[in-house]
Amino acid sequence: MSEKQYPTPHISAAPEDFAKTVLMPGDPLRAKFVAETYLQNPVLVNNVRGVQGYTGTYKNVRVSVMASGMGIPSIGIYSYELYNFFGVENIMRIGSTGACQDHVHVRDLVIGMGACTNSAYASQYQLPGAFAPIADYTLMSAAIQKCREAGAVYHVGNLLSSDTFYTDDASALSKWTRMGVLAVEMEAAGLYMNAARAGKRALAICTVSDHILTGEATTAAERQSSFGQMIEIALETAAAID
Ligand SMILES: O=P(O)(O)O[C@H]1O[C@H](CO)[C@@H](O)[C@H]1O
Ligand SMILES: O=c1cc[nH]c(=O)[nH]1
Repeated sequence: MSEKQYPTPHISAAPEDFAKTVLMPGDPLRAKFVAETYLQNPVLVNNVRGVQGYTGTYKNVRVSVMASGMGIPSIGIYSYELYNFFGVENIMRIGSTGACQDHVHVRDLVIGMGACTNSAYASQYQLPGAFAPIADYTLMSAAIQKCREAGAVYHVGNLLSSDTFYTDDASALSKWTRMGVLAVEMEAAGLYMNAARAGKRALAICTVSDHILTGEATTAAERQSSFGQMIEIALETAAAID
C-alpha cells in the first residue's frame, strides 16, 4: 500500500474501515440499498460528496460497498484511492448497461471479460501500443459459477466503456456491435486499468437495463429485481473468493 496519508480528498476513512472486497455501483442510492438490504451490521465509512461507502458482513465475510459515480474519471478516482491508499484488493462493479447485440436482452447479466473504450485513460501509461483492459480471471470464473448456480441468464464478453452517454456520432455504436461488443456502460475499462496498474483484481457485472437496438427498457420495479440477482451474485462471489 502507498505511504500516502488519508483521508484522501474523496474518501474520509481509515484503511481498516474497508473490507478487502468492495462492490461498486455507479449510483450512491444503489450502494445504500445494497448495504441496508444485504449486509449485516452495515456501517457508513464514507460520505464525502454523498458517495456513500458502507462496510458490513455477508455470510460472515466482511464486504464493503461504495458508489463510483458515473464515468471513467469518477471510478478512476475512487478505485485508485481504494486500491492504492486503503488496501482494497478486489473491486466488483455492479452496474447497469445498454445491450447492443440482438441475443442480449433486458434483465440479462453481462460479465465484462474485457472492456473496450473510447476513453483516453490509458494514454497516461505511455504504452507503445493499445492496452486491453480485462477482468481478473479468479473473480470472473467465481462469478460465472455463481451465475450458473443462480440460474441467471448471463453473457460473458466485451463491454464498451463509453465517455459519452449522449453522442453526436450516430454510427459509432454499430461499429462496436459488429466487433461483438455486448453492451455499453461507462466505467469498466477505467476500473480494469487501475486494477492492472495497482496489481489488484477487478470485475464488472452489469444488468441490462435497456436495449439500445430495440429501445426496450426495464421498468423501475423490474430493474430493482434484476439488480437484486446481480447484487447477490457479486456478494456470493465475494464470499467465495474470501
Ligand atoms: O448504473 P450505473 O452503475 O451508474 O452504470 C451506468 O449508468 C450510468 C449512465 O446512466 C453510467 O454510470 C453507466 O455506466
Ligand atoms: O444505455 C445505457 C444504459 C446504461 N448505461 C449506459 O451507459 N448506457
